Amino acid sequence: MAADPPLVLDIDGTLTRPEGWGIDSRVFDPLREWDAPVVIATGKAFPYPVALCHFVAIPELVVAENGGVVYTGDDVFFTADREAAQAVTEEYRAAGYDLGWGDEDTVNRWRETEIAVNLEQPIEPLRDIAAEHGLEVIDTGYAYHVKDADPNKGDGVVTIADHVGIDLDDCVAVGDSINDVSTFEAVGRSFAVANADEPATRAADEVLDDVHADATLAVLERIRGTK
Ligand SMILES: O=C(O)COP(=O)(O)O
Ligand SMILES: [Mg+2]
Repeated sequence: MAADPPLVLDIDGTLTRPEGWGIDSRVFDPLREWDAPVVIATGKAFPYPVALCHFVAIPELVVAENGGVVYTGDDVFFTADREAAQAVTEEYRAAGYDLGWGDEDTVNRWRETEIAVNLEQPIEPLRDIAAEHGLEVIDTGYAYHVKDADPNKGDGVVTIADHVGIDLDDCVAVGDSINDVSTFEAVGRSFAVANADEPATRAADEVLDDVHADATLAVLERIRGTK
């Protein structure tokens, strides 16, 4: 009997409503009913994808913080630490800038291996300070991430695939930004949504006509039962 191929899905820009923000509720049922592992690979802090899996009611297979945190369902792996990124953002603050998330900062509060900065903040001084500390800043279109260059989503996906026993060649990935390029390189088939940035568009096997969840839902429709 034909089965569904395993999925690797990004969140922002990919499961979001066509307007750009907020998870599109139409993705909940197809993901819950998907007859193969679904890996959520995101730049968001660890609790966010875990909560998404929880509320969709699927097993927690999670790559968070752009690969800094990986959860196989049994073990959590940390592939970076927060200290270096923290030092960068402290210097950024000392220079008079702000991370842009308010005093309680729920974007970074539970973040363990990198720090995110609001897109409304100036990026140049952030990049300069990060470079002095040997870190990079990536722009996902949803936040600037101050991070170690090494951890990436793709390596996290490989870790999960090894653990769960998924053949990466069978995996289908959908994503929208530079932080999905390593995922696209790790899996058998990759799709960039129409709203994807240039690096993701270049790296994908195919660029979709639709945006955000419209595009992802179209992929699910197309690949269901094709394994
Ligand atoms: O955290 C971000 O900036 C983007 O998150 P995403 O990787 O799920 O799109
Ligand atoms: Mg994204």
